Amino acid sequence: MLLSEIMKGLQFNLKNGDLDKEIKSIAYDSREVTQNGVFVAIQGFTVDGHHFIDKAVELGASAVIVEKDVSIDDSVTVIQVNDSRNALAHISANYYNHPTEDMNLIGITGTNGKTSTTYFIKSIYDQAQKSIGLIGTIGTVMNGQIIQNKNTTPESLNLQQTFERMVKHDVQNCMMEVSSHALCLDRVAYSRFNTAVFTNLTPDHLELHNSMEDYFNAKAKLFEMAQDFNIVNADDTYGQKLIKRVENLNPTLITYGIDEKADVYATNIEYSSEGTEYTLHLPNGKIRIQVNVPGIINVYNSLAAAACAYVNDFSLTDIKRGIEALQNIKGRFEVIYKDRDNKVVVDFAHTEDALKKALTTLRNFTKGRIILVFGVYAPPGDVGREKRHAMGKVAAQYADYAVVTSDNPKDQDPNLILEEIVEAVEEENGTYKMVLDRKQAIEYALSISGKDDVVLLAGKGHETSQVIGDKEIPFNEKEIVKEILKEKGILI
Ligand SMILES: CC(=O)N[C@H]1[C@@H](OP(=O)(O)OP(=O)(O)OC[C@H]2O[C@@H](n3ccc(=O)[nH]c3=O)[C@H](O)[C@@H]2O)O[C@H](CO)[C@@H](O)[C@@H]1O[C@H](C)C(=O)N[C@@H](C)C(=O)N[C@H](CCC(=O)O)C(=O)O
Ligand SMILES: Nc1ncnc2c1ncn2[C@@H]1O[C@H](COP(=O)(O)OP(=O)(O)OP(=O)(O)O)[C@@H](O)[C@H]1O
Ligand SMILES: N[C@H](CCC[C@H](N)C(=O)O)C(=O)O
Ligand SMILES: [Mg+2]
Repeated sequence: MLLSEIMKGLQFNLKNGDLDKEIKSIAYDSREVTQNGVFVAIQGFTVDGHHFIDKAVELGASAVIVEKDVSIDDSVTVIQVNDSRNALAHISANYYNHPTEDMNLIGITGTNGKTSTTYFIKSIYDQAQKSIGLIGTIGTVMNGQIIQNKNTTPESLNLQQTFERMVKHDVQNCMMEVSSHALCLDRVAYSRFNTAVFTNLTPDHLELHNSMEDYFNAKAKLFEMAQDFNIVNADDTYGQKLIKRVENLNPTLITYGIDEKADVYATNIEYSSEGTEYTLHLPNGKIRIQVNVPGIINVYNSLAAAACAYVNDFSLTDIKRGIEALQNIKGRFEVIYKDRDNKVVVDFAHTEDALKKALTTLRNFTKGRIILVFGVYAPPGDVGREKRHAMGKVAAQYADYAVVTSDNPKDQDPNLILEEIVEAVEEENGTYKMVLDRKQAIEYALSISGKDDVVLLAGKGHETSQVIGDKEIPFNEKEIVKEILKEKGILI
């Protein structure tokens, strides 16, 4: 595509060269530049992309998009913009011919429940034999194939490329998780959403957002982007704020909930360890349904999915069939071992609210003790400390015993993380043991688990590696539990 076409609609300052050249690729990472490509230099959180312009030119970049003044070879076109991340999203949408205009795009945001809800929606589409692509934490799923993503919401360039592939493969519907990072960093800019869904908002990512208010404003952006429907959880405090903000916008507002008045709601809820039965009410009727993943949180997730399916013209019976067909969600309340007396559950709870919800859900179905194995990744400083304290407190209050260990310590001091969690566990008089190594922590938890106890491994869910420092080490909790139980002679 001609550089002039790629730049169409974007405000810029041409600093050097011209736009009359054929461009073969776009890259925001100098290491991925190819011959006759455009390199977009981004000032990141860690390094400044402008430092890699020479490298990009060496690899064949014939144009660069920058925010700062740079001096390079005269043959390279230099385009200056105000915001490189926004420019990247803009030119990516142009380069891939605005694929979201040719599809039905559903975006879901909120602190917890995004991945779970997308799997309910996917199941409804699958059962009705309608194609749907999915982009989120577990990966991108299209035509039965799954590809892992670095982020829950990929960078704009990768995202637009994925949308284009979906359109080419006749996948007309796409359901994606939209993180607050994505909304702040313009990963979804220039994507056209038909429907936006809001799950809930509780403290998380406050290292990026200065306050809950900022965090809320970031999430709310999605609801100003959607064209047709805004679907909001009416039982959530921030959901109520969102309702007030969007009720007079053009898209139709559909609310869901259990306690507050809502368009889509549940009554006569009956919980069991295997799942939940409830009567689903939609504006056009009601039906009794069974949800096979436990807890009130999955009543909410399935209600969000039902509301979404309703606005996309699915019938009550199609919605029921889809929700009931979903047997489990990878790494979300996944029972990875069970015998008459014992259970080991893996769950992706990695925020204060999710951990509380996971523990209270299990409590209802546990005769014995809940032994929790968990850690926390949180950034340095006060924000991180607060998250570690909050999760430590929840562990002490809602579990019977906590084995405090590492999640993905990443660039943080793993010992300090544990110490800060334990400060809070002690303040709440919780019983605990610190075991730095997560495999040993799991071994310990299994060794103390007795009749009727449940061991909950929280935080890593579907993940298959652990990030310690700059090393990514294979770490599959399902396999590790199997290995330990085999060594103990419990499994053969
Ligand atoms: C904090 C954050 O969001 N970071 C994202 C950001 O990275 P960054 O700004 O640190 O990038 P950087 O390393 O400073 O590099 C700056 C620029 O120089 C380029 N570069 C770098 C090195 C080089 O040799 N050459 C080069 O050109 C980089 O490609 C980049 O364009 O831009 C990168 C490229 O898009 C992202 O992959 C990266 O996500 C990192 C991996 C991350 O951990 N993000 C998390 C916090 C995140 O986004 N999470 C949300 C989920 C939240 C939730 O679900 O609750 C998500 O959507 O995944
Ligand atoms: N509706 C909900 N409300 C509160 N907690 C939930 C809800 N649904 C799931 N959870 C808890 O949060 C954890 C993460 O769920 P899920 O992966 O669906 O959320 P997510 O929003 O996609 O998270 P992430 O931000 O990491 O992508 C679950 O393992 C469960 O413990
Ligand atoms: N999407 C989440 C993943 C966290 C997973 C947890 N295991 C951790 O490393 O903290 C996030 O970016 O916050
Ligand atoms: Mg997710």
